[in-house]
Amino acid sequence: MTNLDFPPQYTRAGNTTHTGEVHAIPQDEQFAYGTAGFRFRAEKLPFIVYRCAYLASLRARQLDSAIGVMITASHNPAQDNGVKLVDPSGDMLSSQWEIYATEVINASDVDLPKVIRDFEKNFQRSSQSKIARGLIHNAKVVCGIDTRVSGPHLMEAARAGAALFNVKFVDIGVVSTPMLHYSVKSFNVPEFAEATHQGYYQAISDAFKELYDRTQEPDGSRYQPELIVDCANGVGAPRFRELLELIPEEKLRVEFRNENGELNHGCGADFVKIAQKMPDGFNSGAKEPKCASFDGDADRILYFRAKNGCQDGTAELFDGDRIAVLFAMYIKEQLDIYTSSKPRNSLKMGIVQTAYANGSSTRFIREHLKIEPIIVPTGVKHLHEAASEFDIGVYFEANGHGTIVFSKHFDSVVRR
Ligand SMILES: CC(=O)N[C@H]1[C@@H](OP(=O)(O)O)O[C@H](CO)[C@@H](O)[C@@H]1O
Repeated sequence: MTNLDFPPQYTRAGNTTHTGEVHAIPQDEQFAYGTAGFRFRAEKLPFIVYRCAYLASLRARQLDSAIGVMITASHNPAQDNGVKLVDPSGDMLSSQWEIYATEVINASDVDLPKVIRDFEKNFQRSSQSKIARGLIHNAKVVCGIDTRVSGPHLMEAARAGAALFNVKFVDIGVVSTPMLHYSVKSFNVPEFAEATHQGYYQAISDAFKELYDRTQEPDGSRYQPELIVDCANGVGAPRFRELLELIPEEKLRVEFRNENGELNHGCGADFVKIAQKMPDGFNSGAKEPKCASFDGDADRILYFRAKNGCQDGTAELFDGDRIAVLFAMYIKEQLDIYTSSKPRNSLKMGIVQTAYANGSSTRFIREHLKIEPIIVPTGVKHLHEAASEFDIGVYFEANGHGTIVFSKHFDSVVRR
């Protein structure tokens, strides 16, 4: 086995920050891979990112696939950072590997070589593993960062971690968390989308234009293309600007706010949700068009506007609960039309929420849509997992994380 040579700046003892200071991490400081990976003050992260990238390289070799490493602390203040791993399908890391991640991070500098040798040996032995069968052609670690100053330094820590076993490293630069998830899947399933920023913009803008065309109403649409976006001073601004180049102005006209100030400070989806206030840079009194807010890594969105008659900056929210209900109503209507024409092709729709969901939304779903919502603990992975049990799984947290997932069965039945 390769001689394990750990760069001192990525050990617990020599952990070196983006400002060049040594910030040693004592052995009794233990960490756990949480719902959003590891997330702390940025000073703690160089050795954590290095070890996570090593683990990503092992997972990549085990499955002969691209594995993602996203370096972000999302809605947290600018001084924090974090790291999370993404599986080949573009979904969150499997829970068994979260345990491996915790074990690797918590090892002492002295024990780390043995911990890594044991992992390597176990995966060499497993006949399920592509490492064991010598089939490693597509293994790579795909890494993205958000806009934090500590990001580029942590990207280098990830590059070094992937290099421990000479696994290819792909730096995709400053991206939103959804872009990293999308890229990982695109590397593994080339027919899904081209694995470049442009490939992502193309896929999303094509979908938007198709939706726009399909939802035009004969008597004229009520849709208004004007939107003001609060970018939380994060990654949403530069990446959304690029995406917009592919969407004609008559379909979407965006005015950007909070592009270059302090990350997540007085703005962003978490601020708007918690304070129920208009973010910095928005006029509380004026009648503005639709407003939306991203968080720092643009993986959640909320809509809002100034509350009628309030001059004190109170915002009226169109949050994740309302977004879920709106999607669910539309899809249920389509599904009912479809089922009445093809009664034998039954498709099951589910709606997943957390305990933080507004009770009225839960009641509406139960009483008007006649669907019993599934309630799971906070954390995107819990919602995603539960929603994936259905042919159409609508999931949203009240704070704006969420999406809709479709099963393979849905694809095959509807395409047919
Ligand atoms: C990927 C993930 O699980 N993110 C978590 C995490 O959000 P971030 O936007 O990633 O900071 O914390 C939220 C609670 O504050 C929780 O609602 C959410 O599910």
